Formats: sequence, structure tokens, C-alpha cells
Amino acid sequence: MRIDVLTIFPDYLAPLSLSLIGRARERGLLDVSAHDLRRWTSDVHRTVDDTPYGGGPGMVMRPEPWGRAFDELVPAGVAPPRFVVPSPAGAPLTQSLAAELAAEPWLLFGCGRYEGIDQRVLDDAADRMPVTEVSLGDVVLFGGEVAVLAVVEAVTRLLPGVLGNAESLAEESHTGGLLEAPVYTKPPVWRERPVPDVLRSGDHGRIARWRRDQALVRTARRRPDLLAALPPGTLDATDQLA
Ligand SMILES: NC(=S)c1ccno1
Repeated sequence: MRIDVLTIFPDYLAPLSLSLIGRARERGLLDVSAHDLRRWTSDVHRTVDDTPYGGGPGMVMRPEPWGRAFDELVPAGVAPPRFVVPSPAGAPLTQSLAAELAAEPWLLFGCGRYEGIDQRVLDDAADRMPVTEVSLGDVVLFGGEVAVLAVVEAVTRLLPGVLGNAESLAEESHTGGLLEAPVYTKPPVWRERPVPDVLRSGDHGRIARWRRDQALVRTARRRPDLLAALPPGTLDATDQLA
């Protein structure tokens, strides 16, 4: 997968050189580049923003640098990337959206700052590539960079070879629509708190049942909306929600 990020703060993307993503880049599984949007400015001050038409607080990102960046990074005749823009107005980032993005060969991220990006940038982008505005949640950040780190992590961990133990993907939250069961490791007792006996029983059938029950109860208590969204037939007669 190729990932390009347009930002006025490329150093914010430095964590993409660390840990499993960094190793995936070294192994050629990922090609990640952060581009300073100011590279495509045309004035001595390298201006990327201006006051909003219609008045209001703050500044808006001007369209010209974005357009020049698209022209260079996504030339005509090249299979275009999917343009992903983190925004409070975007679609919620979910595991299923992460899986959808993980199927793309090339993602181009656009990091807004200030009060946002001139809408004509999104409109111009939509004329040349698929555009997805995505939100980490109903919260406002300083800009899109931190959200890009989260989206890139959610997406790239799903790519073959990036996560050392692919089995981890099968048992985690939101895989199958449920929250994951609580996890435990050594010591067997810690500050007078024992590990549930069933997890040390060696009975894999009982352990699987316990984990399923814990996932159902947790999901029912914390995210009843996820239960309501389960495909018909996901729960069976053996499933207890309390
Ligand atoms: N909620 C998101 S993703 C965001 C981006 C910029 N500000 O908030």
C-alpha cells in the first residue's frame, strides 16, 4: 500500500516511522510519504490560509496549494488514490471502514487546519478521485494529523504481514460486531485479585464459552447499539446477555 499525507506539519507524522508500521515500511509492505503543503505555495510567505468569506472566526485553508499538490501527486492517466480527509463532519471511523480502506492500493490523506479546508478542494478532488471524510468521533482536534495517525494504524494493521500474529485480528473488539472479552496474564494472583479460574483450566471449550459470554455482557452494558446492529442470526440460543 502507498500512503501519502498532505499536511503543513509533516513532523506530526514522524510516529509512522516507529514500531510495526516502521517495520512494515522497512519490509516494503508500506510506502509512506508526508508532504509539506507549503511546497505548493507561490508567495514568499508560503501562505496556506486566509479569512473566511461570509465572516466568522479563524482562518480557512486556501484551495490553490491543494490543487497544485493534486496536479503533481495525482496526474491524469494515473489510477488515482482514495482521498481521505479527517473531519468532525466526516463519517465515523469504524472497523468496517478501516477494512474498506485497507483494500485500497493507494490512500492520499489531507490534513485540515484552522477552521478547515476551502470546500472547493474537496469538490475538485471528487472530480479526480474518490473522497472520504472520516471522523474519529464527535470531537474537534487542532487538525487532521493526529486522526491520520489513528486511521493509518487502524488500516495498516489489517494488511497481510504487518501484524506479526494475524490471529490477533480474529479475537479483538468489533471483529464480529462485539467488544472483546477482558484479558489476563501472569501472575495468577495480583494484589489479591485472581485470574478467573476458567482461563487457567485448560478446557478450551469452557474458555471459548466464557470469552463469548464476557464479550456479550460487555457489549450489552457498554455498547447496546452494537448489539442492535448485529446481523440476524449472530446470536444463538446459548448466548446470554446478562
Ligand atoms: N474529529 C476529527 S477526525 C477532527 C479532525 C479535525 N478536527 O477534528
